[in-house]
Parts: sequence; structure tokens; C-alpha cells
Amino acid sequence: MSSRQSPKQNLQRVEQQLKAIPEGRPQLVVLPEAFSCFGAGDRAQLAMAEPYGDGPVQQRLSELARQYNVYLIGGTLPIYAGERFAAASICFGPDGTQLARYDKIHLFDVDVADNTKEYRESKWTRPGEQVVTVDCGFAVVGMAVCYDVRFPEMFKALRQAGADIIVLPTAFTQVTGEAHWHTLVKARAIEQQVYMVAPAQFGEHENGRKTYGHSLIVDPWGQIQAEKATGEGAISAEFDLAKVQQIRQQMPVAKQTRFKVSLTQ
Ligand SMILES: NC(=O)CC(=O)C(=O)O
Repeated sequence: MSSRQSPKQNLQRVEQQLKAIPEGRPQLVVLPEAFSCFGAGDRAQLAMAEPYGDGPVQQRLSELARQYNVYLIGGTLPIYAGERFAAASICFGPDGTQLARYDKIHLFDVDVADNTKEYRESKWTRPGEQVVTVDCGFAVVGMAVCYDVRFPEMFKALRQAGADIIVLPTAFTQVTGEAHWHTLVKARAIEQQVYMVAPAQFGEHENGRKTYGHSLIVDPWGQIQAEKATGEGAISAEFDLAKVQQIRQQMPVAKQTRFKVSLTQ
């Protein structure tokens, strides 16, 4: 997506894309980070933050999950958390119920050589404290967001919690995306032997910020199954549990780790 400031407009785009998904209804649909509002400014996002479990964006996502009979993960939306908001990723089941909420743990407090220069996400966003998985029936799905991809220990924790797929709604900057995006997403898939489903924000937004795009689905062998190289739109790929199991059996890295080994000089 190339989300605008208006949640109404962005939700209309989500519905258009759900309608446009070709043959073979997917079981899981994941929207990018900040899908409902991008570029409005942090103060405006705080003002539009919804209480968890209530509010127009969550209500619409619930309706869409039911209407299209999918597990639907709303990448992130601002959820009321006092003086700051939580960048929450929320999973709805096909019956429209809210199944899980993950609040972005690692916040993007970074200097980047672009026209924004300083990103200080923690000024307005309250970080999450818990890793979250959700059982979607056909797979256990681990939830992560954007900058989390740079913290491999979190992905290990998700795998240990049973994840077969890890979703990564994203709004990578153009500059950091060009340099690191594909490598990071593939690395997390290979290390944890999981599918990575990483929908991204794309293009120039109303505040002048540029995001990298390149939504990706990567299999547990690190092969790209689908990529949106440019523009808006949906990509999809099949989830093959047998492939996950085969790779984990043939290369059982999770059992072979010697990380606890003590080093002597
Ligand atoms: N925008 C982010 O949260 C992360 C990002 O752009 C990066 O890690 O690079």
C-alpha cells in the first residue's frame, strides 16, 4: 500500500485489493505497517488512536475478515495507550473476532540520510513488551513489525513459541530498504526456518516521506515466493507445511545450537 492520511480512504483501498484477489481465496491476509494512516503526524495519530477492541478501523477490519472469510492482520494501527499510542498489529479471525494483538517492540529511533533525517518513534509510541503468536488453524503465526526484523533474538523466540509463519508489516525507509530489506527478510526466514510474510508501504507519502515497498513472501529456504517490485497491490503464495517440516528435519539448527557453550581464552 501507499497509505494516505485518511483511514477511510485507506480502508477503501484495502477492500478494493481484497476484492481483486484472483482465484483461490487466501486464508491469511496481512496489511502493511500504518496501513490505516500514514503521514498525518504523530499528534494526529494520537488523536485518532482507538481503544483496543473498539473503534471504526477495528470494526471495519472485523467486517472485512468476516466478509472475505480470512484471517486478517491489520499491519499496525494506533491504539490508545495513555500519553502515547501503541503501534498495534491486530489479527481478526474469519468470524470477525479479534484473536491477537501485538504491539511493536523495537521502535525506530534512528538517524537516516534522507529528507526526514531523524526518526524518533518512541516519542509518541509506547513500545510493546511481549512476543505474540496466534494460531490460525493451518499454521501458528508469529507477529513482528518492521524494525523488529533487525533483532534476530525476537524471531528465535517466535520460532520457539511455535511459529511456522512470521508476519512483518513494514514501512521501511527508501534508503534503509535499498540497503538491507531483502537480506534481512531472507536471513530471518533461513535462520528460523519459517515463512516470512512482509507487506510493505511504498512510494512517497503526504508528509514527503519515502518508503521502499517490495512486499515479500519468502519461504523457509530463503527463496522469494512473491514480490511486489513496484506500485500497490496484493501478492500471494502457498504455505507448504511439509516443506517447513522437511527443512527443519534435514537441517535441525534449532536443536543443534551451542549458544550456551562457554568460551575460554
Ligand atoms: N521504519 C522502520 O521501522 C524500520 C526501518 O525503516 C529500518 O529498519 O530500516
